[in-house]
Amino acid sequence: MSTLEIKGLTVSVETEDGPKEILRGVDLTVKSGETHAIMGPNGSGKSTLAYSIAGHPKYTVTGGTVTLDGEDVLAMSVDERARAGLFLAMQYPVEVPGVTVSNFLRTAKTAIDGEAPKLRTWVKDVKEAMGNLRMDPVFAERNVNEGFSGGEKKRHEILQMELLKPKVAILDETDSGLDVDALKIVSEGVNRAKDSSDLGVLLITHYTRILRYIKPDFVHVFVDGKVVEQGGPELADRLEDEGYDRFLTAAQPASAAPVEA
Ligand SMILES: Nc1ncnc2c1ncn2[C@@H]1O[C@H](COP(=O)(O)OP(=O)(O)OP(=O)(O)O)[C@@H](O)[C@H]1O
Repeated sequence: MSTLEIKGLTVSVETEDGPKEILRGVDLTVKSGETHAIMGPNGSGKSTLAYSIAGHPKYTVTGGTVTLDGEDVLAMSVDERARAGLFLAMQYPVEVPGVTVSNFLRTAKTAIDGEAPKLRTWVKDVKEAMGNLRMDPVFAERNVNEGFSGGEKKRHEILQMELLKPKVAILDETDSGLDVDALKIVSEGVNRAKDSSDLGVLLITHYTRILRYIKPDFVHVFVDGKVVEQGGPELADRLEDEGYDRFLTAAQPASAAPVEA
């Protein structure tokens, strides 16, 4: 049983005009086996939350705590966070020219487990995971994400997740850019990981369609750098119908109100 606990997290980024506060006190707890969906308008800070937990150097944590099973995540380096059991599927996966998928996966697995996986089982596991995600085996010998389509990149993120077996996975808009079939395949991958290893999932999305396949236990509305409302799956349907207007007017200071011409 694992618990990712975020308390009062505040984060800023350096801009030309000095530091800008993006996260304004995030409280969120994700336990093994739970799926938490985070939905919110563009620019509200959802990716900032994901990157801050993963340890991206662009973001400065100015307050609050993040712990995984009581261990201080913020004191860990990025690779220590991965070894501790955190995984981030990126919104925009990066290309790594010169490194094959096969090499990348085996190196990551070795770094995380502290020893190289047994070759025969590893080859079988990779083949099976790629088959489940309907990835052509030739992808294993291609360079990481180089020339991959948007949907292929997202499948590769889930392939990593299935093989590295994290405790908590943060999926940042993994559903964007997926066609209907790929959405189902990727969702099945997430559900397999949930069933086999009791994975905790933090799922950032703009669309309720993925939530038909990956059932959330909790839905959080994220506006202006913090969670402003939480509920069950019915909250996602309500957001789809009503949008974020009622949260935006409540969150914006009067000075930010649009000026009429
Ligand atoms: N270097 C920077 N300078 C100025 N603003 C920045 C910088 N980096 C990030 N931001 C701002 O931080 C805010 C939060 O961005 P973030 O990507 O976390 O939002 P998001 O909720 O994930 O958005 P989306 O749904 O569009 O993916 C945005 O308004 C963005 O412009």
